[in-house]
Amino acid sequence: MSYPQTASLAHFKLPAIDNEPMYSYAPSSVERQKLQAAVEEMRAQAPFEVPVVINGERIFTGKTEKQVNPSEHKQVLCTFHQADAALTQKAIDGALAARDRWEALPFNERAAVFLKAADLLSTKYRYKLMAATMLGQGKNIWQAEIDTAAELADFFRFNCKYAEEMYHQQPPKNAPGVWNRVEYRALDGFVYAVTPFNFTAIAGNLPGAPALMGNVVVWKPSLMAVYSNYLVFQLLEEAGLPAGVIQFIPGPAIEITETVLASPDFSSLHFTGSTQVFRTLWKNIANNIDNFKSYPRIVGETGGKNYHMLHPDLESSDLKHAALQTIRGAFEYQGQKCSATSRVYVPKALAAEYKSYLVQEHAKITQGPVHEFQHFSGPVISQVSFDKIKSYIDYAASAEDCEILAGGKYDDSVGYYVQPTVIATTNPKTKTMVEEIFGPVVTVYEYEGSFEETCKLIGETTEYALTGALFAHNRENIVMGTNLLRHTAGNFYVNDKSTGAVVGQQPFGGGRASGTNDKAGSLTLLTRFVSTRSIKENFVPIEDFSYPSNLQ
Ligand SMILES: NC(=O)c1ccc[n+]([C@@H]2O[C@H](COP(=O)([O-])OP(=O)(O)OC[C@H]3O[C@@H](n4cnc5c(N)ncnc54)[C@H](O)[C@@H]3O)[C@@H](O)[C@H]2O)c1
Ligand SMILES: N[C@@H](CCC=O)C(=O)O
Repeated sequence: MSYPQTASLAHFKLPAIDNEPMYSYAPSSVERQKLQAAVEEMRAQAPFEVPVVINGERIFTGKTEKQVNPSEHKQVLCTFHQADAALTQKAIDGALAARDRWEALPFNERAAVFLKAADLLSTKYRYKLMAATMLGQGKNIWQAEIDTAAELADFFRFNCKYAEEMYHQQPPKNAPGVWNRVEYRALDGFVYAVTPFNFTAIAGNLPGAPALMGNVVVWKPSLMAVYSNYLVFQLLEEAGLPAGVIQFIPGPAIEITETVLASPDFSSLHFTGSTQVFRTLWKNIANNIDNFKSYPRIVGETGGKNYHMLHPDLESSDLKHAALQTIRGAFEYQGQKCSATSRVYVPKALAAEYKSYLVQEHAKITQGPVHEFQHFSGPVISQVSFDKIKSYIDYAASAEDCEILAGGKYDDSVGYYVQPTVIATTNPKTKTMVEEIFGPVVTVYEYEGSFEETCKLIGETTEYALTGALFAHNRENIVMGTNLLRHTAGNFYVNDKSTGAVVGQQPFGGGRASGTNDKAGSLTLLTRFVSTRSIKENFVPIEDFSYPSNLQ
């Protein structure tokens, strides 16, 4: 095998890494016009055809599925070809063949691919990728902007910064005549990235972060996000990612996963999705443990049942703020964020006022297809999702301990529309306070017990610990709540909503059933995709094998 030139004749400095600036898309702004053109063009040209891509080769298997536009489900956004077990094996073999050359490339060359990808994304691909995420995944403009333009570019750029920091971490001591080094090797095999539908950025980061660290990756995208994910793959190719480093294989999850886990070279799972699927994967990995060459790294970020906790010390203006943040936290992107606000704890004395703000603001929400830019709310992703969310609303409508305060309607005749819904309950452990719904439904519980008891209740109500927010006025109460709620959320907010973590600002992930908490967008995550080698070099020959302590 011939290797590329690998000399690195300087310690290169990365360009300054910053968050991608976000555009406003105000009416008549240039960016809004460009986005409108991209959306219209995409709607007119769909359906697109998406192949499997292995070693850079486009493979049209003929075994196809469709990704529809959830705003108007008769419209097919793309028809995609699916990989089977044989193609998955081909993808694994190809990735392993690409591995040595990719890992041997100096870090600055690997970083350059991702820095270029981020720049392509924020310029040439920005509106196309946003349009694909809007039409394929049902995001409105702002939700698409924070996801595909900002967060994905941030992941690519900040990963480079964190990797550079990691590479600088070297042993602090060298004995006389010795030089100690630590080398951050890629994992010994390939990484399997299994990605969710709801964030194009997460879909790009799950294969992207391990690849930056020198790994090769087999990427199985969500079948409900194939088109935007394929564009991400194409932009990585255009940025110079060598063929085979990331293999793009949409297809049946179980068949692909069985082939992956049968490979002795499987070295890591990088997963984001539901808790149930993650647990299944974990068990399957454990059951195959005797087959693997190394102990696979398992990294998974999963579900949430995220809360807003209101302290009794809140004043009227604080309550209005908390209600507005609840509307955003619960209903942005139709509640389809793992971090979505899904349960609220409000002291009884403040409940009437808080709920009146919620109902008043809820009445201003409009819902419609995402190509009509004015709507705050759009469709949920699929028929399965629609049916599941509907079943929770039906439950609340008939349960004695629940009352629907606002919303509660749904209609799947044109698109998968579920009205943002506010439920009030007298039972802190009613179904909608406990289970992840992953839709635009929030339940409000009026607490009569003390603040301390209710913080305890929050921790005992669900198996999740992803995000949570405390709304309180006085500093001492903020400190007390922060301490009492310590293990209830991996991302904790004070006087802010439970959603909207920004790469480089709030590394993201939760504990308990919500995941391994390796924190997407951080150095910690990158450490999971390297296997360090300690190197000790001795400069001074020895003259005797015995030690002074051996002398008589
Ligand atoms: N914690 C986080 O950072 C985070 C971020 C985004 C989404 N999520 C969670 O993801 C879920 C929503 O996303 P989703 O609907 O795409 O999740 P999902 O679990 O249904 O699917 C995620 C991925 O797993 C694949 N999959 C499904 N069944 C599988 C199986 N048996 N074996 C292997 N792969 C399988 C899917 O095809 C998809 O690619 C929610 O629970 C949400 O909370 C968590
Ligand atoms: N990181 C996102 C949520 C990702 C899950 O879907 C947030 O902080 O709102």
